[in-house]
Amino acid sequence: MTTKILVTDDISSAGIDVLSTLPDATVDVQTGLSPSELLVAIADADALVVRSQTTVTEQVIAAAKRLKVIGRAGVGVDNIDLEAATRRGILVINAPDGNTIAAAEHTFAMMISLARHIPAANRDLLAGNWNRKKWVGVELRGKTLAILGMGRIGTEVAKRAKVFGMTVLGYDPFLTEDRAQSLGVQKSDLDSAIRAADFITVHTPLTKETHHMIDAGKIAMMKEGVRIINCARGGIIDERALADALRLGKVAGAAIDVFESEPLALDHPLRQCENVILTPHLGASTVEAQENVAIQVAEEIVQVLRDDTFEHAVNLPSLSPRQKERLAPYLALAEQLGLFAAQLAQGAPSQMTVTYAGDAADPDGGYLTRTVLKGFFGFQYSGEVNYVNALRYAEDAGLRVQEVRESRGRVYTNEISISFATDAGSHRVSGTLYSESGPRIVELDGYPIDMPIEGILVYTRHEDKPGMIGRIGTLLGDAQINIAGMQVGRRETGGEAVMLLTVDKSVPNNVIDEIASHDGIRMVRAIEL
Ligand SMILES: NC(=O)c1ccc[n+]([C@@H]2O[C@H](COP(=O)([O-])OP(=O)(O)OC[C@H]3O[C@@H](n4cnc5c(N)ncnc54)[C@H](O)[C@@H]3O)[C@@H](O)[C@H]2O)c1
Ligand SMILES: O=C(O)CC[C@@H](O)C(=O)O
Repeated sequence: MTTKILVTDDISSAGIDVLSTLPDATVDVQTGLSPSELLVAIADADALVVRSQTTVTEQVIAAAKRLKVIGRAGVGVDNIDLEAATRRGILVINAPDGNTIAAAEHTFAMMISLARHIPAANRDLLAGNWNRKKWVGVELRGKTLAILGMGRIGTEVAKRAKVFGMTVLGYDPFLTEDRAQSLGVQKSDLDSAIRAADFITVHTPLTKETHHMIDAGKIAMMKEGVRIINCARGGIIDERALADALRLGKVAGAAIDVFESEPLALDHPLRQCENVILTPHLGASTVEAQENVAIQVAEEIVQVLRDDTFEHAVNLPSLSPRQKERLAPYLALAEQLGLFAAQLAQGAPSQMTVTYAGDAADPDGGYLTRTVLKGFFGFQYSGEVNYVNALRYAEDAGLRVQEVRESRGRVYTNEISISFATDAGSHRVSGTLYSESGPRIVELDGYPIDMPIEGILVYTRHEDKPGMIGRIGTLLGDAQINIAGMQVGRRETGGEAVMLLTVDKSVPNNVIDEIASHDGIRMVRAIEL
């Protein structure tokens, strides 16, 4: 089947060229779609590429029957229902740094334009006036700039402000003292920063915490005549409170590129204010930035559709190339153990502990645990569970998952163990990765075992007494099921023993029931990997 890549916003042709390199793919560019047209166009798309105009709602995601990836040619993904995409296992990727310089330069253009009344003076002159006295501005040198959000763009704004001779205060929970010092920025809390600033610029994402981070209360704390810039996201500043403060002169000027609702309504109060500069979400609108983000996102989409590695997933932990390389061999072990655990469970556990020991214990952003859960829930929901939505399946099932990392394995140089309890009992299954023979199961419910973790298995726990192994073998033989391998274990003579058999074909339920009803059998499971 041909792969369909749907592009619903204007992206640079350089990105379309990259998408077109994917064999057997059609690139379907349809911009300006109405919501109902989008629902039709998305139905058979494998990938969707958007900028900020297309709103990817839960409804759009539900209408997409084949969608694997949504690519955002830019940074902010607030026009995409991330939760709905994650639940459906749809990867969301962005292009986080392609437009950083464009947005930082736009912010600076806004700040200088505010300081020197450039748009207003321009309008006035074009209207036939020559008002040199009316448009006296202020210098940036010696002024204090508060930067709220010291990520990629905030940092670039800070560097430029330093060159202009400004004192820069940075507010960001993730800004370390060392990094602030190396940038020549004073690390500050929010209130101190906005109280001291002559200019305030916001560079955070829009989140529950940053929504109306600047509201009437915060504006009241600011200096008289402060100037405010927002080239990040509409909603970080309360637009109505800002418009009131502009009218009252508390805020001397505001330069706003992004709005709570875009396009900006004709009757929006900011349109009525004289001392504002408004641009229609142009922060990323440079030729260079649009080429960068389009190429970046297109390359990633091609990688995803080729099942190759990608870098900028928003709803998956990001791993360095070294981490990815190190992790790759453990993925099969983790997924097989998860699948094994699901068939061992027979009932829903409410708690699972996954222990990584020795070489398997390096930090991986939770990737291997997602893999375990992909195996665990994949047993029940087959093709629907992937790395993106595996945690959501656990949440929905009320399964609390805990990770434990131990520097040394108990026996092996690398070990992954899954422990859980259900109403039917507690279980623990451990595996290791041998460089020569791949993933193996090495412990089952506390008994040492050594078998490849693959194929069709029959697991029994039974009384350790003569004839048990023979009887189980006979029952399987009567059902024409050939035994290919066997491991047995026990702790003490006459106590409980375990047996793990590999068999050549699936064991029907009636045979399992027959084994289970046999005197001395405490538990039996058929496990297919
Ligand atoms: N106007 C445009 O066209 C345009 C272009 C590019 C980016 N953007 C927007 O600019 C913003 C910043 O982009 P970026 O690339 O610098 O992102 P980034 O992820 O590199 O930086 C965001 C920073 O905000 C900080 N932050 C998060 N919550 C915070 C809070 N409550 N208080 C203080 N700081 C907080 C984070 O720690 C991070 O350092 C985003 O909203 C992005 O969507 C707009
Ligand atoms: O697509 C655009 O031009 C806007 C991009 C910008 O808002 C972003 O978050 O990257």
